[in-house]
Amino acid sequence: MTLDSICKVGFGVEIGTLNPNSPNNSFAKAFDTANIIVTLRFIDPLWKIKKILNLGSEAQLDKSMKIIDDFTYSVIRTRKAEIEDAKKNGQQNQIKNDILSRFIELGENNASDKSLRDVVLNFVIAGRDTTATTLSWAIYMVMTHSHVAEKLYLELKTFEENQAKEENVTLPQCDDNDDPELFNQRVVQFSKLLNKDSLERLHYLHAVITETLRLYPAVPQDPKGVMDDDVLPDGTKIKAGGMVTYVPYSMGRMEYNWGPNAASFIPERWFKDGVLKNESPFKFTAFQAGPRICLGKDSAYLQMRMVLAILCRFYKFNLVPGHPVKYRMMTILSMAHGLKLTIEKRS
Ligand code: HEM
Repeated sequence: MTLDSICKVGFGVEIGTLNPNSPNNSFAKAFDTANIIVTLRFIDPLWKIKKILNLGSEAQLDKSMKIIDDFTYSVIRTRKAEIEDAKKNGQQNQIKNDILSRFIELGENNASDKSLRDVVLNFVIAGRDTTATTLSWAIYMVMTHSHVAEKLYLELKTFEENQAKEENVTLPQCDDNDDPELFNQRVVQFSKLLNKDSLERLHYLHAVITETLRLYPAVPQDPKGVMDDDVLPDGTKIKAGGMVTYVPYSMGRMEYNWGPNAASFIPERWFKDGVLKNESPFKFTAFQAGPRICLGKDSAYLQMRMVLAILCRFYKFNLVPGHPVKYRMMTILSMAHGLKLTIEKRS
C-alpha cells in the first residue's frame, strides 16, 4: 500500500500492487531485491569484489537496477513530454501534481534524467518502508493494549458521527456486519470523511502514532560519516573518516528523557492538561532534527492517520497465537517475521 502511494505521489503512476488481479509487479519486486542487497553491503566485506566480477548478489542487483531504471526513465520521459506539450499549448493547469512533475516544471528541466531518477527513487526509499513499518508496529501496539484500542475506537466513532452531522451525510445502518456490501459502503463512507483538515481532529490517533515512533522509530539509528576533523559543541573531538551516530531507538527509551515508565506504551504522555503537546525534535528524534529533518514528516503522518483511522474504526486485531514479534535491526526497524494477525469486524 505504501509503495502504491509513494509511486502515485512521487511519479504520478498507479502501480496497483494491491490489485488482486494484477500479476507480481516487476518494479516492486526489483525494488525490494535491490533494497535488501544494498543494505547487506554494510555487512558483506566481499561485496566490492563481487561487484567487479559481477557475481552472486551483485549480479542480481544489476538485474534489479535495470528493471528499476527502465521503469523510472520511461516515466521521466513521459512526464517531460507531457510538461513540454502543456507549456506549448498554454495548458499549465494540466500538469500533474506529482513530485517528479514539480521538479521538472520548477526549473529542473536541465537536470539530467539520472539526477531526476535519483530524486524520485530517494523519495520512494524514504517514504515507503518507513511508514509501512510504523503502521505494523502501531497495529501491534494497539492490539496488545486493549484500553488503547477501545479509546481509539471511541475517538473514531465519535469523529464519524460528528463529521457526518457537519457534512450533512447520512451514515449507512451498521448492525449487520455479515453483509459485505453494506460493510464496504460503510468503510467507503467513513473514508470520504477523512481529509487533511478533519484528520487533524484525531488527537488520540496522533498520540498513538507518535508513541509508536518513540518506542519503534522506523530509522532506529542514523549514522553519519565524518568528512573533516571537528569538535562537537560538548568538546568531543572527532576525526575525518570516522563515524558519528545518534540512536533514536535508545533515545526514545531513556528514563532520563521520558521518566520511569519510558519502556511502556502510553499515548497519554503526549497530552498536557488534555491538550496534545509537541516535544522538541532533539528529544523525540524519530524524524531527525535541525536542517536535515525529514521532509516527508507531515505527509507520513497524513498517510498513517488515514490508514489507521480506517483500520482501527472497522477492525479489531488479534495476534496469531505463538507468532513471534521481534525487530530486525537493519536500516529500517522492520518486523523480523512480519505481523500475523486475525481480524474481527467492528460495528
Ligand atoms: C514514519 C515515517 C518516517 C520516518 C520515521 C522518517 C524519518 C526520517 C529521518 C530520520 C530522516 C533523516 C535522515 C538523515 O539523517 O539524513 C529522514 C529524511 C527524509 N525523509 Fe523521512 N521519514 C518518514 C517518512 C517519510 C516520507 C513519507 C517521505 C516522503 C514523502 C520522507 C521523505 C524524506 C526525505 C526526502 C528525507 C531527506 C531529507 C534531507 O536529507 O534533507 N520521509 N526521514
